[in-house]
Amino acid sequence: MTAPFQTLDAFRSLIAELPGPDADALEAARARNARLVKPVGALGRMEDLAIWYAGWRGSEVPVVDQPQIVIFAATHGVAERGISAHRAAATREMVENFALGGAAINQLAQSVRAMLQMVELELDHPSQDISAGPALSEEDLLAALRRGWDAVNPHADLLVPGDMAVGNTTCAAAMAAALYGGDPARWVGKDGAMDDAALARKVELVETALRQQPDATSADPLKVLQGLGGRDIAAMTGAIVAARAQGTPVILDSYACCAAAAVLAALDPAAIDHVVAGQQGAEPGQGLLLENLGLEPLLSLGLNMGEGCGGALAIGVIRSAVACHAGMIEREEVI
Ligand SMILES: O=C(O)c1ccc[n+]([C@@H]2O[C@H](COP(=O)([O-])O)[C@@H](O)[C@H]2O)c1
Ligand SMILES: Cc1cc2nc[nH]c2cc1C
Repeated sequence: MTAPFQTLDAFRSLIAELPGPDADALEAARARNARLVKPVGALGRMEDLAIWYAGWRGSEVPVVDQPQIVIFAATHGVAERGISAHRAAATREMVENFALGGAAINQLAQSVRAMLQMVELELDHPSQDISAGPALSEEDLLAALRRGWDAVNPHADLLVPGDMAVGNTTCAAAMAAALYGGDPARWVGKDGAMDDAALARKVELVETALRQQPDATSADPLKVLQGLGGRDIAAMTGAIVAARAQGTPVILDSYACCAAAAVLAALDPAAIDHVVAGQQGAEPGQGLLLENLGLEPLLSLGLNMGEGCGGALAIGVIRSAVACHAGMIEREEVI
């Protein structure tokens, strides 16, 4: 679907007018759930998920048939600043792996029967180091939002926005600090293998970025995205909104993906009503971000990953919830 906005103001207006869930489908799904052969509430959050999914799909008894995972690959200026356990070149290497089918996400996509696409976002043009100035120009932000929107398959009935972009947990931490405040160090994590010196550099870089960019404050969430984010995070933001516009529920995955959702929630809390948190990963800031967004993760498997992996796993949970809702018989059918 081609992005229906040519300016950031048009993108803002679109967010103010997003469609809600189908009230009739929601009501019918709730009623059906109450009739199924089980004690009411016995399937816990699985019941809520099935009803939520039914509302967004506009059907009392929906199916999860064509889930889509999109990996947005981008390069970040901060990746050269010693704030990651990974070399900046790992982004390109992983892009090749995705294409060869050898990465974790390839296996997970296959095992949950999801479409998998990869979108390379100007890998030769890293976003600016956020401690030096805005990550993206307005033009680049708009272009990345549009790329994200265009990546969403019109037939997808569930979307996982994934990311491959060394350095993006630093950007996600800076965005979270700008949106929610508090000591920047609270938002910064070690991404597994980082040593203490790298962690200290990462905290300092986030502090410098927030000082250097007074414009990138929570007063304007799109300025937070432009100043402290990057192409992958902007593309995920566009994809989440595109999914909403076509009635496709979204599963959040990584810290960066949650930061994209946080930008939308700051613009309008209802803008992420079609979203669930697929997982809590190992980055403590991501858990904090989910708490601030009021989202309870479906899974907590200690992933330190990105790529859409946690979201992919959560497809199985939602598909199972929806399958119970559709396949179970109603009490009066019991003989
Ligand atoms: O979001 C997370 O929980 C997460 C934790 C560890 C690593 N990642 C992935 O690793 C990359 C970012 O890590 P870093 O340390 O370079 O900021 C990026 O490609 C993410 O998809 C993501
Ligand atoms: C270094 C590295 C970083 C990653 N980030 C997400 N997947 C990844 C895979 C590798 C190998």
